[in-house]
Amino acid sequence: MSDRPVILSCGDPSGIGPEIAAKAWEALGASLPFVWIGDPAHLPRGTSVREISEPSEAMTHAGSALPVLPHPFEAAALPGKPDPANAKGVIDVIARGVDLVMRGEGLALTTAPIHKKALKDGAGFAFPGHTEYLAHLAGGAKVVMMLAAPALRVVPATIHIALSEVPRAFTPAVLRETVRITAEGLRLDFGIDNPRIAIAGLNPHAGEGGVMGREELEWMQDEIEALRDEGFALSGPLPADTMFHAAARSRYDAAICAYHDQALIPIKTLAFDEGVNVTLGLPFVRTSPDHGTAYDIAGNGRANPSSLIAALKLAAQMGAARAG
Ligand SMILES: NC(=O)c1ccc[n+]([C@@H]2O[C@H](COP(=O)([O-])OP(=O)(O)OC[C@H]3O[C@@H](n4cnc5c(N)ncnc54)[C@H](O)[C@@H]3O)[C@@H](O)[C@H]2O)c1
Ligand SMILES: N[C@H](C(=O)O)[C@H](O)COP(=O)(O)O
Repeated sequence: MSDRPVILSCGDPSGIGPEIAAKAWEALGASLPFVWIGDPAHLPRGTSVREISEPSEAMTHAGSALPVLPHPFEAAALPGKPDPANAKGVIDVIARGVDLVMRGEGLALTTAPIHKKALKDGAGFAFPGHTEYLAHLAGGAKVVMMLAAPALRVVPATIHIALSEVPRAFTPAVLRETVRITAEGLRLDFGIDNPRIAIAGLNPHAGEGGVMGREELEWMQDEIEALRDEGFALSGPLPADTMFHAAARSRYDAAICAYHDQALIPIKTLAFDEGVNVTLGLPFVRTSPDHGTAYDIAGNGRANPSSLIAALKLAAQMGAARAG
């Protein structure tokens, strides 16, 4: 076990973040010490809490209570009803978590879900999600979003943009950088020395020879060929609809897709309870559960902590591997 805890940001306190943090601590205890940053008043009543002032104290207390670095918020947390007054606190907690891992006080960062629109409306949050905000906090790092589960790893080459913008945003340079960062992440964080990467076409049937779209013919094939010449083990452009069945999945270590839903629908369908969102390309490890704030069930005790537990475990494993 490492000598440092994983840092867990509270996420949206009106979502399921606080209750799944408490459940994750009950499940993991001292076996995987983590520290929750947030307002203790937002945790479910009855949660056994130990307020600490340094992350290292979590190593001593995680067996008996949930270690908490207190971060007072402006308002109480009403389940399912985000208070705009709390938006700044949510954003600041993420930044505080990044600061702790950048300074080496935390082994890795796991983030609980945020509600992007609530943050934009409440505090003018200028980023579409954690991924882009973390890249900014890390000094403009080039990053990619990977969702990982035992059955599948996927990477959307374009992330939080409108579908109508995808054909313009999905360029040879974006594909090239996504391949590079994905391959490096698979080596560094997943221990796969010569990763096999499948690339989905943009269009139905990967364009069907140009009759259903031309991006595959006009640039994707050439770019993939050039990347193969550089040593990357790539297949594609593949028709996206037939690259996620079991036999197809056995032929690659990660699938790069052109846009968000092309990548995230298969993994959330196959592995919603165990999928983990990983940001590759940062100077620190960041994971997150694969689900959102789930306002519809917040506060009623039904939230499943398994994806958060998988995210904490993966963060600890990657953090320990990077620490050597
Ligand atoms: N890592 C993140 O910060 C993250 C990830 C995904 C979505 N989001 C955000 O969350 C908000 C809500 O998104 P959404 O409604 O599309 O997706 P969601 O994942 O919040 O909810 C989708 C459905 O799954 C259920 N669900 C989700 N997590 C669950 C859990 N742990 N246990 C049991 N049921 C669960 C919900 O009740 C809901 O019916 C959006 O603002 C979105 O941007 C954030
Ligand atoms: N696109 C992610 C998903 O749908 O699961 C989610 O919005 C999280 O993104 P960030 O980690 O960038 O917040």
